[in-house]
Amino acid sequence: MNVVEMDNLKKKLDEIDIKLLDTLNERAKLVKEMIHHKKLQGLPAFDPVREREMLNHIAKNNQGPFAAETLQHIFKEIYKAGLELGENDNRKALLVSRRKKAEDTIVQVNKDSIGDGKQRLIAGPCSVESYEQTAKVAERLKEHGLTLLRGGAFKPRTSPYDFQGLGLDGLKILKRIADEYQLSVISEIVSPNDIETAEAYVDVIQIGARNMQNFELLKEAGQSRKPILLKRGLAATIEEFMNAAEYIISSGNENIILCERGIRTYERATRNTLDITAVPILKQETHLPVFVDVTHSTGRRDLLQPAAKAAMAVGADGLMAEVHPDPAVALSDQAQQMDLEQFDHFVSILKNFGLHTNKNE
Ligand SMILES: O=C(O)C(=O)C[C@]1(C(=O)O)C=C[C@@H](O)C=C1
Repeated sequence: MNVVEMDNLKKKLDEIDIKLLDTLNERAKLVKEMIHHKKLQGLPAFDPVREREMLNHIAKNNQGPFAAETLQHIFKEIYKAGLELGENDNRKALLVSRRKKAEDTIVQVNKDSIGDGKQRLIAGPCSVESYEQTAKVAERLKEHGLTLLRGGAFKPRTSPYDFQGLGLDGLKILKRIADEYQLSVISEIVSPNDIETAEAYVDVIQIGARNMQNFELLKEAGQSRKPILLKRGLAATIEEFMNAAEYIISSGNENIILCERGIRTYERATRNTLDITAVPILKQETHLPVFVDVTHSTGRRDLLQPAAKAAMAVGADGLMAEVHPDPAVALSDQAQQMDLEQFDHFVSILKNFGLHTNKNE
């Protein structure tokens, strides 16, 4: 075969490819329509009996040179791709998705516009243990020009014998400190019954990793007037995380901050594995601000700074980190909280990296 003949053959193949392409897309449109109607009627999209009949039909009509099994394999992939088209459409249509709302959601927390492009830090002790302990941290935040204080009052602990938090008294301490130091406070709520009470004391309600799929809590948070910081579950996929946020938004509350906090993997060098690419994925797929909790994702003080830099580099809207005046005597998370000096160092390094504070406004 000479070069010209070869070129002609290539041209024919190109033409056939375009025909196949058009046919596949034409087919996909019909499948989408079919799946849409199946869903409206409450029927499952996947129909194995019908697929078996269709594959038999392909084999019966095959005149070669392809073997029937080869063609059946190709057609099975086509059916599968059609089903995935239906699934993707479903996900893209979520209220938290960019498809529904292209522009970034900005969550207003007093004077802070979370998600406005400035990278902020939420810091504070793991647990509120006393007024004095939390006030010491608040004072340091204030000195640095930081405005967002975290502190746990209701503590979901792995062991029922570990410190469970001060509960309502803890929230009262946070409120007092917020007023005295003009800070916004963030605290975790674990029961739907406490959401309304919490509104009087905190500026942002946190839903923790262990409760990411506590659907009753998510629905109640959706009815709250307060912004919600939703942490990713320890073994949750990004899709499950987005669906958890969807529970909140579909119940009426659009003020959601997503927080990646590491996922459980086989790796034991860190407490959890920081899924750093979750940040740009969530930024692309949703319109919500995304934070990274560097304390829980690493569980190691020596890794807080590199993890924070990585989070800022991939476009996180902010960070969360734990700091305690005397971590050695802390009632929770002794190994991972920074002391005040370490915190000073952490903040000054990150300020050079672009961290926003009132002092560099
Ligand atoms: O024929 C149907 O019932 C369809 O929904 C279409 C279709 C297909 O791609 O052909 C899609 C999914 C089903 O599992 C079987 C067939």
